[in-house]
Amino acid sequence: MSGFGVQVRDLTVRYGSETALDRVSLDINPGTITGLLGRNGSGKTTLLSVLAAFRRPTSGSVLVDGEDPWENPRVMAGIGLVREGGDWLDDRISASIDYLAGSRPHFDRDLAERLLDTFKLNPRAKRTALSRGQKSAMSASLGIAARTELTMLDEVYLGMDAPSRYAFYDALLADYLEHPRTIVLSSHLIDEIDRLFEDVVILQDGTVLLAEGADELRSRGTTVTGPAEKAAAFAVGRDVVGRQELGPTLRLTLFGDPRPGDVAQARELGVDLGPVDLQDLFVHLTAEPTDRAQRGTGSDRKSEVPR
Ligand SMILES: Nc1ncnc2c1ncn2[C@@H]1O[C@H](COP(=O)(O)OP(=O)(O)OP(=O)(O)O)[C@@H](O)[C@H]1O
Repeated sequence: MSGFGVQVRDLTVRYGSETALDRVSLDINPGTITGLLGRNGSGKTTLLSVLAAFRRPTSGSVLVDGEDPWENPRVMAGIGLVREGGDWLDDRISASIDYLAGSRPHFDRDLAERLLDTFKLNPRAKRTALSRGQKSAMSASLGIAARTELTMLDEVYLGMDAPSRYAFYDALLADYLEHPRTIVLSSHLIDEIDRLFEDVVILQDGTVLLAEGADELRSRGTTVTGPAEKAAAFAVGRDVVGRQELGPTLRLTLFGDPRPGDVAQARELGVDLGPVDLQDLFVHLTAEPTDRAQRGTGSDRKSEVPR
């Protein structure tokens, strides 16, 4: 099993007069973990719903493993979309396990039970009796154990506490490494899971703002850390998109390609250069001009003397 690839071409989805996706074209590489990012209402859930054949495009096309997924039993058996709360039966968890065992050829019942145990969930519990975080943990467990060739997890962690979320990320990564497949994770908590992303797609207002490798995206920025005035000196004339103070130490996130003399300048000033957080880049790239003005950062306000 290596995972389904996805080709989306000129995809438009309208809800009445509302255009949720506007001529979106992108590829999702088979056997990779893609982070699907975007602000509220940018079209993430709509895109995933079309890929999962829950919804038909208004126009344009979607191919999953080379075929239209709509009413396509072979392709649909290899697709799993888990949404917040899940679309599971309001019965015992074990009923959803039985359903997956019958509908998803690679479903691993032992793994499902082990993951449920990690989250202290009893398969005999009724889904309706679970808390919001427990419902999410159940969905995450079953979504991983289904081992679908295209596994899509749409903000599935919502309501889970931090230890549960980290247990979920670890379990997902461990199972992905053992059983490579195509995974799409839509998320707002980017700094928690960006280590998992190999590719990143950012949607904005129903269009593709960016689709590229996570490392390529990270290389579009730098962090500079050091004594406040030295870090500030390095940042003069650059696009400062994030700022953190730790006592006398200042860490600035800078957007823009590295410059030839950067390493020498950093050495001279006694500051450290490091990789950039995707979270900072995401916030910067998707910010409205008014957001930037409020934060006092970004390309609308090139840093002469960062605060
Ligand atoms: N059933 C619907 N009827 C009408 N408009 C809808 C419907 N579902 C989504 N929309 C609209 O389509 C756009 C995209 O919504 P979508 O849920 O795909 O975004 P999202 O990126 O998943 O958002 P969020 O991060 O808030 O979950 C939004 O403007 C939303 O208001």
